[in-house]
Amino acid sequence: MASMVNVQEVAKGATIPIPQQFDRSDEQLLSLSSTSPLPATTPTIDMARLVCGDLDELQKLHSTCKDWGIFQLVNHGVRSALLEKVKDGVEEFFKLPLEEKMKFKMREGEQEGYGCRKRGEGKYDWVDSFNIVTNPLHRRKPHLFPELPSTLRDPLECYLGELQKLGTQLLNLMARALGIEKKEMMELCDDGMQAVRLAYYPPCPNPELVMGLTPHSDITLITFLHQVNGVDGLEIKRDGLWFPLSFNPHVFVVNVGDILEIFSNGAYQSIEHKVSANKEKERITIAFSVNAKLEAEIGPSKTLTNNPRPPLFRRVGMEQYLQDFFSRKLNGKSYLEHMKIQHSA
Ligand SMILES: COc1ccc(-c2cc(=O)c3c(O)c(OC)c(OC)c(O)c3o2)cc1
Ligand SMILES: O=C(O)CCC(=O)C(=O)O
Ligand SMILES: [Fe+2]
Repeated sequence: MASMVNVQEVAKGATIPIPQQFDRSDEQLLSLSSTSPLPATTPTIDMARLVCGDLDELQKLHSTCKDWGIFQLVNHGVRSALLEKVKDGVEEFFKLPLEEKMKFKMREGEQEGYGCRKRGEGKYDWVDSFNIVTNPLHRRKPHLFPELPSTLRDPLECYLGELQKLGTQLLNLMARALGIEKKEMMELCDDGMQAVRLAYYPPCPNPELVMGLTPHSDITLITFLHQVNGVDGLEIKRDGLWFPLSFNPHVFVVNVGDILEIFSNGAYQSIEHKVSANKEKERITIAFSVNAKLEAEIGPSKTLTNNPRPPLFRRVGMEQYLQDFFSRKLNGKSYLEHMKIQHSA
């Protein structure tokens, strides 16, 4: 990323019409999917009930991952004092002067750091993000996580630990619901890759012309999304229509990623999502990726692909999978489509 665009700075002086490099009206016009006038109500999963061994809640988790690929996680047990500290740290980070944030600038050809990337037809999303790989520890870049102000780094470290624990518990429960041995799931994700994305969406004077975030599905096993300042904006695609979602405060929104769709041999569906911009309010989020380990082979679970069920996806090493994902132009769920095996009828 040689010359850098900073949406927060652009937004300070933004008037109508908004700068041309953010104007996505052509793409919006060409899009075949319209937005539902009614918001969708996302299913709610109760972590406390799951942990107690409640089989009805496990069945609800299973059917939600099959039919929706996204849910709100309540009673997750992450202390509100910690969530407050993380919120303060993230808000403080995005308020730093630009030259301070630029110390973390995304470097040419890298996926990590602070910045704003061109998406879609060479246009920018209306968001500044800060992406960091946080596990395995030897993959932490010395100029990123360790250099964060301690008011963000310390609570964030604790928060990552809590979310990794929750993620592992959820994946083990999903394995049970799918009929996969815990050992097979653990071989895939124990000490897996972890990444965090902090996102700042400034208010936009003309929100219908821009995209907060281009449509995509996550490459992950699962992603946790946290709306740090309680402002909505996420939309999901269901049956070809976009649905805006509204979440209760203090929940984590969990979505099924492509690697879980592959591992479950298509039983669970990753969800295509995007973010719309807001005319009045800034929006701050944290996305936390729970991923397979770098040494793992990505492919359908061996348990689920014994005869007569054929594997629906190809197998590839995780490192290769990541490289291929980041080298392609982002277009909805097209990368997952590329992983599919064509079976003749
Ligand atoms: C259009 O905006 C976006 C598209 C994709 C992503 C994104 C999704 C991920 O699942 C993901 C990820 O899991 C990941 O860790 C391996 C990662 O590495 C730093 C990502 O950048 C990443 O990006 C975000 C926004
Ligand atoms: O900020 C959001 O609401 C969504 C973020 C997201 O989809 C991602 O980082 O993958
Ligand atoms: Fe996402």
